[in-house]
Amino acid sequence: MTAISIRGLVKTYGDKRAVDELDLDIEAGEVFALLGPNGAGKTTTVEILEGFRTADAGTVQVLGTDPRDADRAWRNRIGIVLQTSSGLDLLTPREILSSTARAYATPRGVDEVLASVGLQEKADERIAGLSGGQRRRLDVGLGIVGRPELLFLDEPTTGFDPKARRDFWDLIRSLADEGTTILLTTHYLDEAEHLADRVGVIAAGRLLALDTPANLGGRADDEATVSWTEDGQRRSLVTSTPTLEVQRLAERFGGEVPELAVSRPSLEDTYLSLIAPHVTEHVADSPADTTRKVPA
Ligand SMILES: Nc1ncnc2c1ncn2[C@@H]1O[C@H](COP(=O)(O)OP(=O)(O)OP(=O)(O)O)[C@@H](O)[C@H]1O
Repeated sequence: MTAISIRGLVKTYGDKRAVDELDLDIEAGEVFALLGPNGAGKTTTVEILEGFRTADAGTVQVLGTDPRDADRAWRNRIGIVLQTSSGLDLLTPREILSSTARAYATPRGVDEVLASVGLQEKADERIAGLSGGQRRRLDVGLGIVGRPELLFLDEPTTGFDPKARRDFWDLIRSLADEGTTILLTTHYLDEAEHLADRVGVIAAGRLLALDTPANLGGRADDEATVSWTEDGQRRSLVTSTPTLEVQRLAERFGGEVPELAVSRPSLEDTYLSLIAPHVTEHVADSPADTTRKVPA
């Protein structure tokens, strides 16, 4: 079943096309990460899907409904974590979660949600006293308390410390295991790689690439770089047969190859080369002097 279907979506602000003929399907149960540079059109797209903005052209179906016609029943089936959250400084996390939970037919328990987002110790303190990362965790808690079928997460882990990010990733994986469809936007490539079944890269409102993190932009077929240290110098070569090269090196060294490393382009490398033509600030990395190409 398709959870989200986007066809020919266009959104224009003045003379700027923020979303430009976008087509995309997201399957039920999928964790999908939408990637793209600042201003790519991610938030505009997601907010059209959430029913907060209206499209200028194209069609959008979210859980089988056009968000423009959405009613209360539809809204109860989705959870939303926006990029910025609102005040409510005088309430406590427990109070806001409890009152939000009451709006849903089958909410999660408030204590369960507090534990999931690691806010048990802050449950009864005023929100005004929470750190930025703790507020963000509360936003995530508010997004999941209604037990949504479809969860939208717009840059959910901005401001999280590394431990909180890992905990959040575990939470998202467990929601996905329960069958929740998740659409997230993120600037953290490791987050997309860790969480997403598929990623879509957009720039200037257009889809540049759509694949699993492992295959994005033909990554899986990219050549590997074999590096080692020899005569006090770091050396490397790029090859499509790294195992063979490592064998040759091992024979030449008669055993251990000093500081041997084999690497392939990271998701971030692939992402940066995909968006490079669409961003002005991007500076390409220059290859190391000792890198040479080995014929396959
Ligand atoms: N309400 C608005 N009025 C005018 N222009 C807007 C509005 N919202 C977004 N834009 C413009 O539309 C383009 C896409 O913005 P959007 O917020 O969707 O990008 P994004 O991919 O979410 O960026 P970021 O990663 O910075 O959050 C940008 O050029 C932005 O300046």
